[in-house]
This record gives sequence, C-alpha cells and structure tokens, in this order.
Amino acid sequence: MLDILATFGGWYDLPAHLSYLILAISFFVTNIYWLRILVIVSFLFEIVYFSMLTSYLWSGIAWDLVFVAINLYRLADLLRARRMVNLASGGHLLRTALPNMKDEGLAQLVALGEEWTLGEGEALTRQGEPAEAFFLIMEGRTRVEVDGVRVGAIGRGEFVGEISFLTGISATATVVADGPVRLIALNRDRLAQACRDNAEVSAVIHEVIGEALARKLVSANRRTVADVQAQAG
Ligand SMILES: Nc1ncnc2c1ncn2[C@@H]1O[C@@H]2COP(=O)(O)O[C@H]2[C@H]1O
Repeated sequence: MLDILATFGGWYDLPAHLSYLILAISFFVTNIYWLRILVIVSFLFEIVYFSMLTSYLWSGIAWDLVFVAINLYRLADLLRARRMVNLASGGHLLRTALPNMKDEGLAQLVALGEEWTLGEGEALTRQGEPAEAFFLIMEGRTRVEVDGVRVGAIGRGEFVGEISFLTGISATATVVADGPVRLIALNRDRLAQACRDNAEVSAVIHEVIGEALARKLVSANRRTVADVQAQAG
C-alpha cells in the first residue's frame, strides 16, 4: 500500500488522489444532487492539495472556488425547487402523477398551477366550449358526459382536458363534479409555453397525455362491447 502511494507521489499527494477519485465516481452518478455534492467535495480536496504545495497554485485554487460556487448555486436552486414542490398544495400529487418529471420541472408546474374547488354538479369543461386549462384531479370524482349521455368517470390523480390541450379544439365532453372536487388547473397557454421552453416538461406532459388517452380508449372500448352485447342479448 505504502509502495503504491510512493509511486503516486506519497501521502503528500493524497488530497489530489481523493479529489480525482471522487470526480471519477461522480461521472457514474446519475442523481443530479449527488453529482453536484461529489463535484463540490472533489474540488474542495483539490483546493487542499493546491494549498499544500510549496508554491501555492493560486490560479488553480481560484478556479476551484469558482467551480464550487457554481455547483453550490445550482444545488441551492435544486433544493429550492424541491422545497417549493413539497410545500405546494397538490405538489405531492403532481410528483406522483408525473413520476418522470424532475423537481425543477415540477416547480415550474406548481408556479403556473392554480388550485380550484368545485361543488356537486359544477362543470369543469363544457362540450363544444374551450377548456380553460389542463386539469389534475386532487380529490373527488367527476362524471364525463357527451351529448347528455354519461360516457365515463375521472377521479383522483387523473387528468381532464388533455384533448383540448393537445389539439387546440373545444372540449369534447362535459365534465361535471360528482360531489366536492379539488383540482389543480394548469393554464393552457402557460403550460404550452413551459413545454416549448423545457424539453423535459414537454416530454413528460406528452407522455402522461398519451397514457391518459390510452386508458380512456380502453375503457371506452369495454363500454362499447358491453353495450353491443347487452343489445344483442
Ligand atoms: N370517454 C371518455 N372517458 C373519460 N374521459 C373522457 C372521455 N371523453 C372525454 N373525456 C375527458 O373529458 C375532457 C373534455 O375536455 P377535452 O376534450 O379537452 O378532454 C376530455 C377528456 O379529458
């Protein structure tokens, strides 16, 4: 062990080896929090090493301090976003409904979302009229009606208004509260802007819209088959 250390410069160079070892480990880390923490620790070891040298490496130390400051700033940003999501009403549900979205994207949605409450019988969307927003149901149940006929139900953790958001057409159904409902309304224009600004937000929103449409298509197919069988039998 001692021989190996001597080959690599002895105890004196240990902070440098630790610095580069931690930096190398950080290359494998995919969690952005740990990546930044490891990079900061790596540069701190390098600062220790540079200040142990007989001729202080001031330019190296100065650059290391810049890198530490940048990573601390970005880490603080990430923690601020996480805190914002955790403290927001509905933030936890947004996190569950959008499991592939990172905290910064979720914080953007929290900032553009509004919490709405509906009483029994109040309409969230009206067939043929523009849907105001893309909605995530936080609590309660809604019924979906087309031409006055009930075609489905949407509950906690599910989305409403994805067709209007995706295509820009008017609401294809009337969605009415079945009892008290609490929801998050994501303003359509601001959400579209967030999707244009942030590729990750766009990808995750379109992914959940795809899943929501698939689920609704499957249950609509089941209902159609049940109706046809009931008529035949
Ligand atoms: N068959 C259905 N089952 C469940 N939800 C529906 C059904 N048809 C329409 N919806 C929802 O009702 C919403 C009305 O507004 P959108 O057309 O934007 O998006 C629609 C869907 O979110």
